[in-house]
Amino acid sequence: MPRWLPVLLFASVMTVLPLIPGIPPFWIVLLDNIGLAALVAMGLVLLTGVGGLTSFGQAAFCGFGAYTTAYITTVYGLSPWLTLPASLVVAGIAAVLLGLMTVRLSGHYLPLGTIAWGIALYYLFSKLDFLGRNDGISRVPPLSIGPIDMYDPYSIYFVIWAMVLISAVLTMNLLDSRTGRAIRALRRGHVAAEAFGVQTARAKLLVFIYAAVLAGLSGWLYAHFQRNVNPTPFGPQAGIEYLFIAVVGGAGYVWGGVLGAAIVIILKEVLQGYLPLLFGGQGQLEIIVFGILLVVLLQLAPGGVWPWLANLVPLKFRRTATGKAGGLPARERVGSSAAPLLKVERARKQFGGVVAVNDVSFEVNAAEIVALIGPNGAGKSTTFNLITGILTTTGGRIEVHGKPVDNTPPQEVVKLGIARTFQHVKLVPDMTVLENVAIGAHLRGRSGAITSMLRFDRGDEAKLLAEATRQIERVGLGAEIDQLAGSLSLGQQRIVEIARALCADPELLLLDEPAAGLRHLEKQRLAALLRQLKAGSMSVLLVEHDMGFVMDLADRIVVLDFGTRIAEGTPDAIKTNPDVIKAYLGALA
Ligand SMILES: Nc1ncnc2c1ncn2[C@@H]1O[C@H](COP(=O)(O)OP(=O)(O)OP(=O)(O)O)[C@@H](O)[C@H]1O
Repeated sequence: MPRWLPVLLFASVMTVLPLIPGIPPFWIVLLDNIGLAALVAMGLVLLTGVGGLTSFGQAAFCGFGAYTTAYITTVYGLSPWLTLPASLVVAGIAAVLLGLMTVRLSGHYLPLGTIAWGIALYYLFSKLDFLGRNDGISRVPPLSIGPIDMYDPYSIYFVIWAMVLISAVLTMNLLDSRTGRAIRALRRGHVAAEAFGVQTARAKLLVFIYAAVLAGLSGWLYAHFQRNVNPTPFGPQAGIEYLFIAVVGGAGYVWGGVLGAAIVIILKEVLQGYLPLLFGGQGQLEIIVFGILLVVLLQLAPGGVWPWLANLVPLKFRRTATGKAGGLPARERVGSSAAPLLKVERARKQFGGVVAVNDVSFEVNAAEIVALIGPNGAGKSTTFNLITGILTTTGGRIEVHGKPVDNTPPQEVVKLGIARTFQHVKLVPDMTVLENVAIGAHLRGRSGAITSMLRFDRGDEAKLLAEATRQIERVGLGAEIDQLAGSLSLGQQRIVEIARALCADPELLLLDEPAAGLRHLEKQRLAALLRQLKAGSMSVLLVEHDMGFVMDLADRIVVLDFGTRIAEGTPDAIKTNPDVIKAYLGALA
């Protein structure tokens, strides 16, 4: 089934719905409110469900959108259509200012930060004289098209739902793109994404602004639907409710936002309508029952109702590669070819009193496989993290092609042709193998958010996916290309990481325990692949505990113990080195 068919079906249903003869006007009002909430929830899907940035403060951005249009249309008499960009820009600017302060926060501090500014803005709206303080701004003009003034809930219904549909399509397009993959990596795999050039701070700010602009759009519609604006609907309680809507619907799914809005708003209406009749209107019982029902719903469908429903439908819309697109341009080569490819010179890393890497020196030359071995805790992974910019050095120097890279951010190191895998696999489990691997080619694509939303990125995207497909087939995982990465065995996930690293078009591949979890035949295939890469003049720096694998493959071996280099040489020399036997090989025997 084509991807656009469900959208078309949904659009047709929503168009026909208000035209059904005898439909009560109250239902239309309800649908209008659902549409308005769905816009905010859709932003939260991107921000919280996909990007992992929990916000309780989205209602405040609705307030920016609503107050902007209410003020300009009532004071200056401008058409609401002219104030739409102003509402979106004001919400967007507010998001930039608040986002710069907030998205840097991590853990519990981020949601707490959003609650703090949610409350602060609510009080600001209610204290400003020019915004009418607690009374707000009334007599906001309705939207109009030609001679039609949209005073009634029927006419504005079409505008609200057209906006919901357009926003849903733009959001889905964004998620299904180079920028979308970067956003989707924020929640589960941002360390790896940064190692392939993704500017995660920028991606966080982008989703923050996007969610705020959608909330601003909802606020703009609200102002012309209700025709008066006051602080109450933009307070912290509304902010909590929007987050609730996204979670109930399925915070990781665009349509989850729409479904969540429908469930929560209809449930509230039904309970408010019927429970007082049952219990004589005492003690606001509907709020308590509403809370209990939602908790039960989340128990039944913890990931939200949308994915639960989607699982009942056998149709899947996973992204497959075309394989026909042209190749990506090769990565631009940097640095001098006279210097060694990698030179680690007295590199040092201390964690408090622990010297994890103790003045370690070694080199890796072009088309060479070097292994870094040593007992657990010897400092091998820390050395990888120093080379790739994930950790900063305490001392010493690291050069790539003669260019110093110590204390360079990972996004810059990968540009020099260094790509890596991780000891603890860092894939995004709910993305397919293809999508995960395509993150490796992030720097070789160009399309940004707007281009992707408007679907002008298809040429660029086809090339990225074709490259990812090529690398997946190269490592022998072609049959798994459309599987979710999290569903693969750990050994296969390690191989997916190698394909992702190859997508960066590296000169030096850093592999952290690539053979762990692989069966004998798979190890042989991996060794053959690494030899083939070497034949293609790629270099490999390898951390591995399987000594048979290392001794067969490596040209040179560097041995670390307690952070110190204790030996370096060919596999034959290392095998018989008494210090190495004492510190490591003897322990393995
Ligand atoms: N972030 C950190 N904070 C404090 N100590 C750390 C940190 N990372 C590593 N270490 C310590 O540094 C030392 C080297 O760790 P590292 O992970 O580099 O060893 P390794 O050789 O990769 O070990 P393994 O083979 O078990 O992965 C260990 O003593 C470890 O506990």
